[in-house]
Amino acid sequence: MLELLDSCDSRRFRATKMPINPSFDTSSFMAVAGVATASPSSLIYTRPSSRSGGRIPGNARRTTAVVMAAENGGWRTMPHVLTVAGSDSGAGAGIQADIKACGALGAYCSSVITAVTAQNTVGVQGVHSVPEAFVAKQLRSVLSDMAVDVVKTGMLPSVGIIKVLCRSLQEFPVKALVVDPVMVSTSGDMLAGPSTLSGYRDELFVMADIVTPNLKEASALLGGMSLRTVSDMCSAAKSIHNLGPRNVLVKGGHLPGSSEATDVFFDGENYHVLHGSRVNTRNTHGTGCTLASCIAAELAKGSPMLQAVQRAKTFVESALDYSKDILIGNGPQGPLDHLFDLNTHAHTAGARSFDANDLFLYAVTDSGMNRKWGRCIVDAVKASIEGGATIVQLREKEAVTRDFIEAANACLEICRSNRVPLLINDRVDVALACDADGVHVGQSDMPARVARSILGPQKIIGVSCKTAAQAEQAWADGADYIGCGGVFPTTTKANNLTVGLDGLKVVCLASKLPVVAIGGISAANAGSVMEISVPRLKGVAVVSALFNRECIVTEARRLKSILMDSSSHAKLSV
Ligand SMILES: Nc1ncnc2c1ncn2[C@@H]1O[C@H](COP(=O)(O)OP(=O)(O)O)[C@@H](O)[C@H]1O
Ligand SMILES: Cc1ncc(COP(=O)(O)O)c(N)n1
Ligand SMILES: [Mg+2]
Repeated sequence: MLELLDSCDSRRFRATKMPINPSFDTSSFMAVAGVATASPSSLIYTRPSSRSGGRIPGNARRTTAVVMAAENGGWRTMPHVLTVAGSDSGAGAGIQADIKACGALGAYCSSVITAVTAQNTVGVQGVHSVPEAFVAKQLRSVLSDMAVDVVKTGMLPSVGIIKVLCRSLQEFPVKALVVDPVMVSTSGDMLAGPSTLSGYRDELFVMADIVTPNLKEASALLGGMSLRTVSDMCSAAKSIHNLGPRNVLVKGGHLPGSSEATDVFFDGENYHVLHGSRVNTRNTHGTGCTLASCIAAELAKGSPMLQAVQRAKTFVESALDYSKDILIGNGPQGPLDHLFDLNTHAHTAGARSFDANDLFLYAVTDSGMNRKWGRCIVDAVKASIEGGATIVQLREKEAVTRDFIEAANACLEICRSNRVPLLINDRVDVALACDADGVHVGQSDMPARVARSILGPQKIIGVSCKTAAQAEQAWADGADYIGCGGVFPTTTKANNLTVGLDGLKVVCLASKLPVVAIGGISAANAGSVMEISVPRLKGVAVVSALFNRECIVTEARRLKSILMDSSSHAKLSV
């Protein structure tokens, strides 16, 4: 018999007596022990072979793998969270949220499913519990094979399933247990029967390192106690702590009349009131699951409890902020994008990322105007950037392909060194040839969907739109922004229907993409455009007002200062 000390500092789990498995030899084991000294977590998870039901136990396979690793120069282990929770078909909460949240924080997440819910942004349409015996089977599959650091629980629909979990945790101890006592969905639908209250109170809480009820759950656990203030939350945290968990976090996402998102953390001695900014969004479905999973991931990575909670809270706030205007589903409660960081990086991994604020002063070149003033395109672009243009589009309707590519290459050099994106009008082939930052296409050019498939996810694609339907199509096609106009009559584009400020407003309100206004815009009317003050409108695109003037730098500066004045005025008056 070899006695291996559990490194989990727990009141429940002590030493694990481990009879050496006769199916592999002692020398292998000693090799493992050598490796395990360098990586203590390998020791914790070694389990008695007598519980493997005569089959090759997972630990033997893992051990063999570790031996091989030792020979090959070492394997990398990953912090591992096992979530024991329900599936949310809409993927905003439940198992799906847990896996995404852990992944976002760099932890591996295995999953034991306790129930399947039919759920969307409107509410929960149905719940189908997984039979207890099958929950037990899933738990055994994962825990007997994998080195799980932390178990996190979500929806446990029945007291029977709670008991099954308790038994598994006694058989397969882990470093920490995070219990999110999910009872009601944010939409108000029941996710667990009332009998689970006793299961939590009498069985699971004593095993928990942290319990994370929201206000309704804390109240239900305490027999209906009313929770309306931070001081009520502190009392509730203390009462729940008396039920046995080592730490309690009472979440205040639903605190009435609060302009903050305040949670209360209690470790049995001290209260920590965790203040957070409340993000104004409908996309709060799954915040509780996400928070608990992030706590679990941080614990698995080795953070102390309070730090894990604080990091988790920061993650939820950032995810909410990033996801605040995402539109998924038609119901009142949308999901958040857990992978916001990944998505941001995926975007920035290429030539450049699209920032909607770049649309602020959008310069569109015109070869005719440059000829008239005796300027080459490179000098014109240079001057527009010097004056403050935030994005440049080369619109060379007459240029032959070779000259266009040559000009684009030269302009790209200037744009790159000034960190101003350069787009090519119409010509996806030219954009590809010079690796420009993207293209702008009209309604009769290559469809944005096709341009996207050719250019890939990292290039910027803009589409000219006059109607809400065209804006919707541009979004569906994967465009990054739309250009809406002609706002005013213009001579730059023949037969161009004028939509006016009213038409612009309609399109902006309907558009899911940022909008730049275009058509007849100059220093005289740019202010009136920005002052329509709709959130999607990010700037104005100008041609003649810059390039059909004697001094491009002066005109760009003038326009920029008008835009800044009018957009700050518009913001103040919203
Ligand atoms: N609108 C919001 N802005 C910022 N944080 C929020 C918001 N809503 C909830 N939170 C935070 O998300 C976490 C989950 O809280 P809560 O919504 O109360 O739980 P649940 O999702 O279980 O009902 C908490 O840390 C809470 O403070
Ligand atoms: C399957 C499942 N599990 C949990 C929740 C709670 O979600 P929230 O994180 O909003 O409390 C949910 N709505 N569905
Ligand atoms: Mg919850």
